Amino acid sequence: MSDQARWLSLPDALEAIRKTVSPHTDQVTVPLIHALDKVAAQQIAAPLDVPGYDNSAMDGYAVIAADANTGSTLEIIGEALAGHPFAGEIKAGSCVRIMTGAMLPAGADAVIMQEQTSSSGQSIVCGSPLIEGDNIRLAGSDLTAGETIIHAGQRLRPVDIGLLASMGIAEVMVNKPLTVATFSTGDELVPPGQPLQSGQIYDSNRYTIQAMLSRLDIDVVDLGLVRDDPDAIAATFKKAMEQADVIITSAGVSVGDADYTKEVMEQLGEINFWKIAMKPGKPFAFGKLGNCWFCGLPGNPVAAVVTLNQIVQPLLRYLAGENWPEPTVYRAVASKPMRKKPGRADFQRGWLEQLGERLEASPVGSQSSGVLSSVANANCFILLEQDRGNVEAGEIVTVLPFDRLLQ
Ligand SMILES: Nc1nc2c(c(=O)[nH]1)N[C@H]1C(S)=C(S)[C@@H](COP(=O)(O)OP(=O)(O)OC[C@H]3O[C@@H](n4cnc5c(N)ncnc54)[C@H](O)[C@@H]3O)O[C@H]1N2
Ligand code: MOO
Repeated sequence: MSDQARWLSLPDALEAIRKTVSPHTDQVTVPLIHALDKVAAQQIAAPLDVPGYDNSAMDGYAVIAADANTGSTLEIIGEALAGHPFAGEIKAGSCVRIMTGAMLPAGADAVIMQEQTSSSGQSIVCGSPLIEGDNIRLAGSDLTAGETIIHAGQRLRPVDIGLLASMGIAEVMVNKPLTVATFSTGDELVPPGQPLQSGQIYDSNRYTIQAMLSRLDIDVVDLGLVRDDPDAIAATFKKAMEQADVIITSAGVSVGDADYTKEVMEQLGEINFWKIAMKPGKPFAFGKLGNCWFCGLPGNPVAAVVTLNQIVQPLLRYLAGENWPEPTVYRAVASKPMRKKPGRADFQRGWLEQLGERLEASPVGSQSSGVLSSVANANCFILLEQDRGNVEAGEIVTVLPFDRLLQ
């Protein structure tokens, strides 16, 4: 079998991960304000109607609609402010001064906006006709008690926090965050902040990886920079497996003389699969070490970004109890030709924009997997499918807009 015939397609690799891993089930209750970005452990139903009572959508006067014809004069018999309801009842010929959010007084069935009235002392003259229900927010018109507002496995967004607050819910049961240990390998690497000697480069992958993980409510254990030394790599793996649910390494997964990461993993644990028909990212390795999942990212910086984004992200989200995430996909017109050989799915760094009626995608900069600035200058991946060949300008292409990990 040729080497290429052994490469897994990306969809097969994702399916293999989905079938192999089981979501973690440890849960914890957290105060609402700390629940952002965490995964809801339970379905939550609205405990009450929102709004809880009929109230005014405008500053004006609560009236009986049939009584408030253009030119009618209505006596002001009291006022209703938010938090200070009017205790009496509106009868024909009367109205109540009312502010936005205040409870609708008994008897009223509409609110006339202040700007559509003229007031003279204790009465108003209506300036435009009304119908029943005008400018009123009915009880339960936002949410009704019993309605599902949060699904189990949903990652909580800012507005979900607000929604829960609007229900009076102060604590949420969420899945515990995953712990991910990460380290870089490579004798050429130097941490930022130190001077470079000839032949050295800065370790950027460990920083990119941690920054991307920070978008997923993950407890990160930074195990630093490890030399191209199998013993040092093995010792770091052992340290990682004691504390992490997932180990993410950078580099050492190809076939070079100093590529030890995968080799050491094979000795200490198991490799489930290695090499994926994708570009960049081909030498990505996935395996297990004790109870810890192992993701070996290729060292080339763009390959590390793409594999973390496309393969490790769904794994982490699924493990954390989230529903298996499906990427947002657009179809756009290619603005330029793109060179591509069938055999690997190609994640070209691109720019997606709306030009009049047309959604257009253009590759940006160098497509070499060492050129990290190509990701910095892009807002999407243009995904050229595995079996696809060259793309001509004007052809339709699949576009994956950058998600929360890349924005
Ligand atoms: N004969 C072959 N050579 C290579 C193959 C192959 O199939 N046959 N695959 C190529 C592909 S594709 C990739 S991607 C790389 C992956 O290599 P490794 O994962 O073993 O990583 P290294 O060789 O150590 O490094 C590759 C490249 O990335 C730079 N690097 C590494 N770590 C970092 C870091 N933390 N921050 C920034 N840059 C980093 C490193 O200096 C190298 O330039 O292998 C190809 N070769
Ligand atoms: O993953 Mo490698 O990028 O294809 O250079």
